[in-house]
Amino acid sequence: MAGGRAVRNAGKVTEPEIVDVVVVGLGVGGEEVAGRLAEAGLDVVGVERDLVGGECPYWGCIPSKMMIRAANALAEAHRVNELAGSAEVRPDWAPVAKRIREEATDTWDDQAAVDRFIGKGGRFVRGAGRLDGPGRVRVGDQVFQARHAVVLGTGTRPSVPPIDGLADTPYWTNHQAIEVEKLPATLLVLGGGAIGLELAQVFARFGVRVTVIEAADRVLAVEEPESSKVAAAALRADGVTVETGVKAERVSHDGSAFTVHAGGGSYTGDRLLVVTGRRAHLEELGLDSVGVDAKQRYLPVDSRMHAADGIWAVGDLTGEGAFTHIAMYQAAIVVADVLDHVRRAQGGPDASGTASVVGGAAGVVSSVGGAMSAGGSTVAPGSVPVADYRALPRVTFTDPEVGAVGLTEQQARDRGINVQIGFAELSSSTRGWIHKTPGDGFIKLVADADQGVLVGATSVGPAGGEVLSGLVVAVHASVPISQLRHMIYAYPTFHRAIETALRDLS
Ligand SMILES: Cc1cc2nc3c(=O)[nH]c(=O)nc-3n(C[C@H](O)[C@H](O)[C@H](O)COP(=O)(O)OP(=O)(O)OC[C@H]3O[C@@H](n4cnc5c(N)ncnc54)[C@H](O)[C@@H]3O)c2cc1C
Ligand SMILES: NC(=O)c1ccc[n+]([C@@H]2O[C@H](COP(=O)([O-])OP(=O)(O)OC[C@H]3O[C@@H](n4cnc5c(N)ncnc54)[C@H](O)[C@@H]3O)[C@@H](O)[C@H]2O)c1
Repeated sequence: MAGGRAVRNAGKVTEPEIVDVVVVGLGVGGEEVAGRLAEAGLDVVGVERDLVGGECPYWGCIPSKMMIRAANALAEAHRVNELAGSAEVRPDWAPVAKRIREEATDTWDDQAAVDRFIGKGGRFVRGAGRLDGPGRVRVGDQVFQARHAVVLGTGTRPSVPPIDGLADTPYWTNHQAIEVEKLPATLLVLGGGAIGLELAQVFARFGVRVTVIEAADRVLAVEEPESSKVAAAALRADGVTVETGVKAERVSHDGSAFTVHAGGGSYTGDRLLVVTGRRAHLEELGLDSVGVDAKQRYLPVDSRMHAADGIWAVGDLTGEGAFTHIAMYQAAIVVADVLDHVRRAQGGPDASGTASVVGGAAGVVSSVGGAMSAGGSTVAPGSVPVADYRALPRVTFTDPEVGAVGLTEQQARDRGINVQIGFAELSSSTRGWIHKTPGDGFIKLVADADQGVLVGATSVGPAGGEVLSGLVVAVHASVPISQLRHMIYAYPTFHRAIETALRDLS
């Protein structure tokens, strides 16, 4: 439907097209929001500059976890020699690259995702979207005026440090590292965070000589110091050189090799992977046109993901945690809140009202006795959730896995919490001993002694991310420690070490 106020651009007058919702950026968060709102019957335009699905399926979680699965298979096969006879293992990157190309990314083609969105009733526009005033989004020559909501889900891109010479070299980001078909003999990894450690271990297990150069005094610096120690030791056991507290001063490339100069010394490698964090690009989004400061690092949102009047944001862009599960969690809130907003605009009750009248002029949202149907989930009035990040889980999929939830010990102390710590080594648990755990796994609990609940926990081990789930429930639901102590923990599991750590709380 065409209509609305005409917009002048470079002398050309463009008639904006009126739609219900415009979603800019169809990564994990935006794709979910756009698809579910379209399924709910709204007239949704989804705008994506690159590939629908974003970083996670094409250059992030999924292909990197395929690499990790393959690398862990190699490591496990090597353990046959210690536990079960002998095995000769010959790593080959070809099946890994093929699987990523064919099974994960369809050779970096998003047609299936585009078709899926269109199949849900959405309208897809390829291009870079930019706000152009309240409710208005410009994509090239096209202008859309959103009747109800603009949702921004534009994610982050690699943050490349301003190191002398670096910008002039053909360094890799996660994109080239994920797309690699033929492994280099040597690799320098700048940044010992989640991406750096996961990929360093993978490549080392496939025979690449890897050096990780981390500026902070420990790798995985956002997690517990004990986690950093285990992760660094695990990588070293795989042959990775791990350098911490090293600040790169200059980078050069002589046509075949990279040299990173730091502190009077230097490191050389065939390739250089720069994974020093990621950054949102608010300056590209036209936020000034709606009165939002574009100079901020991330786009601040309230607990219902509102960024400004008529504008919601979702995912990495919000700075609440760069994880797919955060983007999905926030997407569910955005969907519920936008539908609530539409319901109110159509004269129905708001989320805090009673479910008596639903529907309205356009009748675009299907209603079921006062509830609105959105992509299989029903959003009843009174049920719009608000974001709660107290129990934010994260897992770094090194081997052993580093899982954590809530606050670290230091974060809890910084908040003035009366902290108690409980610790249990996995190797002294029955399962750890049986398993001959690679590296030292552990459980670390951070308790609020005054409240008698856990406010944080870390689970490191062969299944550290899976063991974490019980601890996430404990933090999320504030389960009293007295109750946690009187649960039954199956024998001999890895998670039984939680019981030992609970006994250790002091
Ligand atoms: C190597 C790697 C491994 C990871 N592993 C994990 C993991 O194991 N678990 C986990 O939870 N998370 C992981 N992550 C993080 C996860 O990928 C992100 O948190 C997630 O992709 C965020 O989703 P998003 O929708 O916010 O942003 P993105 O996925 O970044 O999507 C944003 C989209 O917006 C588009 N866009 C940007 N600007 C515009 C514009 N102006 N107009 C139109 N489109 C635009 C982009 O092209 C992109 O497609 C990993 C990330 C990396 C890099
Ligand atoms: N398993 C997962 O869930 C997973 C996996 C990968 C990525 N991610 C997400 O992606 C985000 C980005 O990952 P990342 O590894 O790029 O960032 P990160 O913030 O996790 O780690 C970046 C590291 O680079 C270091 N660094 C910064 N500048 C440096 C410099 N000049 N020289 C050397 N080191 C420097 C930092 O100290 C830090 O340790 C993560 O924070 C995480 O949210 C998640």
